[in-house]
Amino acid sequence: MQLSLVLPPTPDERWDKAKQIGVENAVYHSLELGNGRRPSKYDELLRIVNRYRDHGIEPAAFEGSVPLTDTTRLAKEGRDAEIDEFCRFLRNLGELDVNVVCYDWMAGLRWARTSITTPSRGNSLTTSYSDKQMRRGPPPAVARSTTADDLWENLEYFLERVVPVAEEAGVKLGLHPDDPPTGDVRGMPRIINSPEAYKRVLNIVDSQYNGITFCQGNFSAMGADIPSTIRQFADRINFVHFRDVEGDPDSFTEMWHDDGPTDMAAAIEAYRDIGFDGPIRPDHVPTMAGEDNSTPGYHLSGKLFASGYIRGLLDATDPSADERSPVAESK
Ligand SMILES: O=C(O)[C@@H](O)[C@@H](O)[C@H](O)[C@H](O)CO
Repeated sequence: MQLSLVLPPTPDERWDKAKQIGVENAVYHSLELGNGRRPSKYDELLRIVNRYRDHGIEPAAFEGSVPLTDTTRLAKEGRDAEIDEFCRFLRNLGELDVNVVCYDWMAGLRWARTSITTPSRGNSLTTSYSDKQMRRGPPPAVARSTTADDLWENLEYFLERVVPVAEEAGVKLGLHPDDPPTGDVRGMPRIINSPEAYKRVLNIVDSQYNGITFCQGNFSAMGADIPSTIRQFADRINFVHFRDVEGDPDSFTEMWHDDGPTDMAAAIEAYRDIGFDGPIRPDHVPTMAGEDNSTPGYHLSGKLFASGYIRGLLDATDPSADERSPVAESK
């Protein structure tokens, strides 16, 4: 598995600290860390990719900040041009040997939380969601004219055109779950909110390139059993977001990686069993002392902690470890 971190597109101490803890893979996600750009042209991507590589960091995935907007999700005018651009983006990434792209089908509103200052361990800050509070706010304008069927139809249209190009380019797609995985957010329908929904997605085009970003926290909020769901989707998992929440889709709190309800070791064992060798990154870490909470879920200290935690679980479940272990040798 490629232990990865969302790192900004330009170098700063986060790049150095990632390398110091032995993480050598980056996820480009400029909507969270960076200038919010959605590059698609070869030369622009070349610069980003080379900047990481020149610093000894391998860009393992492009996520979120990809050239896909509500124009495509809601089939607005310009959709075909945007899909063409997305296809060019995939081809360009393929030329640059970047092999994973994470996208989502959340129209109208991106991932939503009602608090970004929920107190957690030692007064760290985490995020939480209350559907009751969320509903009291105004619905997005497009909510009235969009149905779940529309979203499915538009997703089918997109996948039928894009997956063959992804195959040719050698770039695996991972659809991120709707976050929160509810039926609607403020009246805006959401469709990627259950394991059944994923079965439907995977059947639209039956290809490993039409896969899943297994965002564990969302699957846990869905009430899915994490290890068996990982085994169920097996080789269709193309990217892992390692995180955990406590609660259900209507009311949940983001947890420290070692303190949530999910058996995280069993999850790692399941990824090993299915032979997953793609990128895995910690997601939604608590904000720690000294951090300004300007990028909730994406500050560095919690990510360093989570990376060490994941590394420990990876080492503890490494099938070749027995041979290396001094205890085994002395037996
Ligand atoms: O996990 C989440 O929902 C967020 O952190 C997003 O940044 C998400 O990764 C992207 O929107 C997926 O495209």
